[in-house]
Parts: sequence; C-alpha cells; structure tokens
Amino acid sequence: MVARLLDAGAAEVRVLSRDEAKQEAMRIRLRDDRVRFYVGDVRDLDTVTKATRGVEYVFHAAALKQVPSCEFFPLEAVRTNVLGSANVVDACERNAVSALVFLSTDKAVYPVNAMGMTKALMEKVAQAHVRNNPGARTRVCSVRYGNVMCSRGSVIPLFVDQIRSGVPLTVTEPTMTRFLMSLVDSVELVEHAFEYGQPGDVFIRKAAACTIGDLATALCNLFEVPAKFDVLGLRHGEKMYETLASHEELARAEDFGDFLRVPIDSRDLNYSLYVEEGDPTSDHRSDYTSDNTLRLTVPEVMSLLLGLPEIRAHLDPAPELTVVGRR
Ligand SMILES: O=c1ccn([C@@H]2O[C@H](COP(=O)(O)OP(=O)(O)O[C@H]3O[C@H](CO)[C@@H](O)[C@H](O)[C@H]3O)[C@@H](O)[C@H]2O)c(=O)[nH]1
Repeated sequence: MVARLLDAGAAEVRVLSRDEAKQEAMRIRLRDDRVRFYVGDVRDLDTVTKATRGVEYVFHAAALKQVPSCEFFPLEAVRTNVLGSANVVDACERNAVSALVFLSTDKAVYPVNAMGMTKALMEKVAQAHVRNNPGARTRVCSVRYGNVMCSRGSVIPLFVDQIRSGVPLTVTEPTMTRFLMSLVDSVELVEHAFEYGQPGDVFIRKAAACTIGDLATALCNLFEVPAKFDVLGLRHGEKMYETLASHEELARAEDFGDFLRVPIDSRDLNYSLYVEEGDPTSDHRSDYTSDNTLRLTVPEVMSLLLGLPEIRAHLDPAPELTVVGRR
C-alpha cells in the first residue's frame, strides 16, 4: 500500500505502528523521505490523533489477526480491533481527515471466532459513526478480504518453510476452503473504496477459492516434492468455509463486476415508518462463500502461486508463468 501511494506521487505517507524494528526495516527498504514513521498503538487515542493531524486519507490495517491466538486472548482482540478502531475514527473526525478505510475480513460475516467477532464489531463502529453523525467530516467505509496469499504469519509461507525443511505439511483439514487473493487485488480494493466509497459502505472483492489440501498439493508440485501431510484437524475457532457476503447483504448489494458494494442500512430506529412499505430488501439468495464461489483446481492454484514474487524467489530457476500441473 505504501509503495503504491509513493508511486502515485503522494506528498507524504505516515506509518503508525508498534514495532520499531519493522519500521526500521521498512525505512531501509524504501529509502524515501516522504515516508514518516510514528511509533504508537491504536489503543492510545493520543498517538493516533497526533499521527493523523493534517492527513487527508487514512487506511486502518492495525489488528490482531490470527484466529487461534485471538481465541486465547479475546480481550486483547477487543482492545485493538474494536476499541482501537473506535480511536481511529475519533482521531480522524477530530482532524477532519476526508476518508478512512477499515480493513475487514470474511471472518466478520456470521463470525464464530473472536477475531471475526471483533472485526464484525469494527465494521459496526464504522457504520454507527456514519449513522450517528450526519455531518461527519470523515467518510468511513470498510473493505472485506479473503486470505491474502503469502501475508505474514499465514499458511503459504509456513508450507514453504516446511517443504524446504523436508518435513510433512501440517494440513488442518484438507477439504476446508478459503478465498484466495493476491496482495495487488487487496490494494486495488482499498483504492476502489477510497475512490467510490459512500459513508458506511462495505466493499468486497470477488475471489476464487481452493481447498487447503489442493493448496498444499499445488505447493508440493511446484517445489517438486512428494505431497506428504500431517493432518491436524481444525484449529480453535476455525470454520470449514468462509463467507464474504451474507444473503441479507447480497439482497441490497450493488455489483461492480469484480467488486460488490454493500451500502449501509440507512433506516432509522423508528421501524413503524417502514411497516406500510415493508422491507424491500428481504429477498432470499444464498450467501457468497468459499464453498460456492469458483473452485480452483490444483494446476490453477499452481499458476496463481507462480505469480507471487515470494514463491518465485524460492524456485530455482523460476519456471514460466503458465504451468501444466499434476493433480
Ligand atoms: O499449519 C497450518 C495452518 C493453517 N492451515 C489452514 O490454512 C488455511 C489458512 O490459514 P491461515 O493462513 O492461518 O489464515 P486464516 O486462519 O484463514 O486467516 C487469515 O485469513 C483471514 C481472511 O480469511 C484474515 O482475516 C486473517 O487475518 C488471516 O490470518 C486455514 O484453512 C487453516 O486451517 C493449515 O492447513 N495448516
């Protein structure tokens, strides 16, 4: 995101995060004096207020995002994902930031784990701000992603490490499905939300999905090792499949081809006003899930993986981008 903003000619980009070592690594990697680093935490309103003074756009990605760890420390997830997000809204409003985009997740739809529940509440914080502040200075909307391939701490880098160490892959449940998105897709979704978002919108990028067994097999094929798995079973709080949009949301969503826009339910609390008209949005469709979206085959997952610089860097020599794989 930062690299994209710099390429687009941003006058200044500020990074607020907790880890000074990662900031130092980023400073060395980017070598661009338009980037200013603020050490702080979204849990502290004061640091967010200082970092957003004079800022035009804010992209809020700070989160506790690991499903199993949030199950063990749900209050920590509440502090960062919910209360921290409320601080970000408050700071932006105080500083008259013109647009704020919240980064959410498919796990926020019909949530069953603490991570998804706190991200769902984060979306509610954004929408309540819009509902309760008609003259708000900051336009707040959210974007919802599936799994971003190769993101830090996620399963693909873990499987790559296991392949390179010659140990079996720790597959939780081979038939489990997940939406797959590239980093570029996710950044584009944020840009789309900044450009077209109305207050309270949730933007969703449509995505294909695969089973975790096929993902593991595709990686083994690319690295030309036999596919050997240790099956762990579902981890704490995990779902067999994810939902990017509920059928209630789909009933009022606007389809932009690659994107869905789910507008805020703008009715007020006086429901009696709507009794005569009825609810025009109650049409029943199925949810949009990683089980009913386009299912990628093993060769298709291999092609997607080959498009990732992080994977190509490990393959020597890197093969052509179009591959014919083994199932
Ligand atoms: O050793 C492992 C670890 C994970 N998995 C499976 O791999 C899939 C992806 O796991 P992981 O990469 O840990 O991602 P998720 O738990 O699905 O969550 C990620 O993807 C979400 C979007 O769905 C983001 O919101 C989260 O922040 C991000 O951590 C899941 O089906 C896991 O069960 C394994 O098979 N073996």
